[in-house]
Amino acid sequence: MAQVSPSSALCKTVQQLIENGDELPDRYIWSGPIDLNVPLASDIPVIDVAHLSSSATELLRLRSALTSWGCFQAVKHGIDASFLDEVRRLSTEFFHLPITEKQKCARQGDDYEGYGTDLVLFNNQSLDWNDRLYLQVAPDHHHKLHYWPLNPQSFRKVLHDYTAKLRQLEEQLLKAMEKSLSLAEGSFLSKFGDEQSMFARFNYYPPCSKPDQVLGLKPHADGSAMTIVLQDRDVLGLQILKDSQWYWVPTLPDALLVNAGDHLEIMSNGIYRSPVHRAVTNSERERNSLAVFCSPDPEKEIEPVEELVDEERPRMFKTVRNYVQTYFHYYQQGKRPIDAVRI
Ligand SMILES: O=C(O)CCC(=O)C(=O)O
Ligand SMILES: [Fe+2]
Repeated sequence: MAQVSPSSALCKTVQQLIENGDELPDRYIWSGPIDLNVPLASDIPVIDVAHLSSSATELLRLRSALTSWGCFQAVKHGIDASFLDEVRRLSTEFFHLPITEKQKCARQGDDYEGYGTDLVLFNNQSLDWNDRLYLQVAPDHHHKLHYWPLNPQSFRKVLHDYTAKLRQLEEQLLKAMEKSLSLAEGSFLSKFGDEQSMFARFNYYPPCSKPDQVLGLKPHADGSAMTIVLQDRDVLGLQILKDSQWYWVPTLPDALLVNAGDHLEIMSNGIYRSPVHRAVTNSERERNSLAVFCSPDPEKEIEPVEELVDEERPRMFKTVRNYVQTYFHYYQQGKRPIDAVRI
């Protein structure tokens, strides 16, 4: 596919297409089938985070979740349900502001951060039915505050507090993941470095007249180490692929969905899987989600932990560095970056 510079092809947001009453542009039509009539993944494990440090059973359940689905629903994660609702409310409020207001945070030049629509990197790439606000939230000195909304007024403060809470949760979960594989403490965490990054992606999926032909987000696995997703309270939209079958991911209003990302698959030498997932659209209802991608310092070298490599399970991945940077190029072509680093 011929590559284009992201800045040369900024298009109308999906919301603008709808407001203008435009015909659905062909570029949004997905080439493959989109099955909306798939089973509910009702057995994705619900993990009690508060018990992970003391309960061997809960650790086993975590291990089983990450080897089978590559994700779990985290409950008792230490974040109040009312605070989660506040984060959802501010996110919806932002996307409902007039376009002139949202454009104050618009992506500039060939930056990936800011408010905008799907990135156009290739001429024939199909587009996602998704407007988003993408912000680096950690480390603090990487904040590009000109992209951070001042409206709604409490947006910045709430995002800051939410990030701090997720950071604690991430650490707790990484420790539990190490333990669940009988690894020494720090086997994963020490690889992240002081400059470990977190990016927040506020996803807004307006209703779409052709949900059987248009995707909210193309199939992908996340390039992070783990992604913590605050799903819409009640609108289903996320599907996950397991053994070549798509499933709906249930919504549990007070839970956070934790997805393993490619870095975790690499560090665990393929024991934990970074699941392929996609977002579909809904003809009646809009949907919001907030995905926070937690990744190691991009300058750190990441590779399979030695203890997980042996004759029976030879090393499966090369050493990677700056992995997230190449991510979008693969994503927009419908390819998986992890396939490029497989041995
Ligand atoms: O909308 C969702 O629930 C998932 C979003 C997602 O997969 C992503 O932003 O990478
Ligand atoms: Fe994702």
